[in-house]
Amino acid sequence: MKFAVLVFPGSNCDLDMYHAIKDELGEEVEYVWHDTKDLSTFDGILIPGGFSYGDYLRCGAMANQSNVMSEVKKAADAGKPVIGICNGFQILTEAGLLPGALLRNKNLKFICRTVQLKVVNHNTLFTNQYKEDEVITVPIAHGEGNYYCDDATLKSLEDNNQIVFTYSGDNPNGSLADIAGITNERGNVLGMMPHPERAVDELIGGADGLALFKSIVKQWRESNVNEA
Ligand SMILES: NC(=O)CC[C@H](N)C(=O)O
Repeated sequence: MKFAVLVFPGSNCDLDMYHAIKDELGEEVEYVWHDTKDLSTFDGILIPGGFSYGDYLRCGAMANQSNVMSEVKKAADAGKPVIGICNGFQILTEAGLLPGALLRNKNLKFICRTVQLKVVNHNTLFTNQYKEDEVITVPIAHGEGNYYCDDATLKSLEDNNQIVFTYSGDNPNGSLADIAGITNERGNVLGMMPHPERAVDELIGGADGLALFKSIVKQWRESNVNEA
C-alpha cells in the first residue's frame, strides 16, 4: 500500500508520519508538496500536524487553498482512506470534507501531553485493529483542538456512528461531547486531534497508535489484493 504524506509550509509532523509508515508499518510512503496536482498513484492520503502557513487566518484555512486539496477531494470521493491529524484535521474541516470546526482550547493555552482516548467505534477502516471501547494512550499538542458543531450535526454524527474517538477521563480542550476524532458519513475520511503517529514504538513512550495504521492496511489488502 502506498501512502502520500502531504507537506505544507509549516507542517511539522510530516517526519513522524513518514517514520510511522515506513519504519514501523513497513509500507511505501512519499512526501508530497502542497502544489502537487496529481495524487492518483497513491492508495492513502495522510495530512500531518503542524502550523501550516503559520496558523494565520484560521488554522488550516490557507492550506485549504493549495492545489493539492482538489486532489484530496478526488481521493476522498474515490473512497480512498484520507486521514488528517491535528492540523490535518483542521484542514479537513476547512475543506468541508469533515463537519464542524476546531476552536481555541477552552483554557486558551497550547496543551502538549498524553491523553487517554476511548475507541468508541472500532468498526471503521481506521480502527478495526482495536477492541470495542478500548482505552489507548496517545499524545496531543495543539492550541486549537476544541471540536465544535451545531446540534443537528452532532445528532447526525451520533446517528451514523461517525464519532470514532472520545477523550476518556478528562477532556483537555473543551471539545463538544468529548470528541477527539470523527469520520465523514462514508467512513473513509478521518480527522483526529491526538497524534497516533507519535505513538508507534515503546521506545518513544508507547505504541498504541500503530493499530490505527495497521487497520488501514488490513482493510486495503482485503479489498485490493486478490488471493492466488
Ligand atoms: N500539532 C499540531 O498539528 C498543531 C495544530 C495547530 N496548529 C494548533 O496549534 O492548534
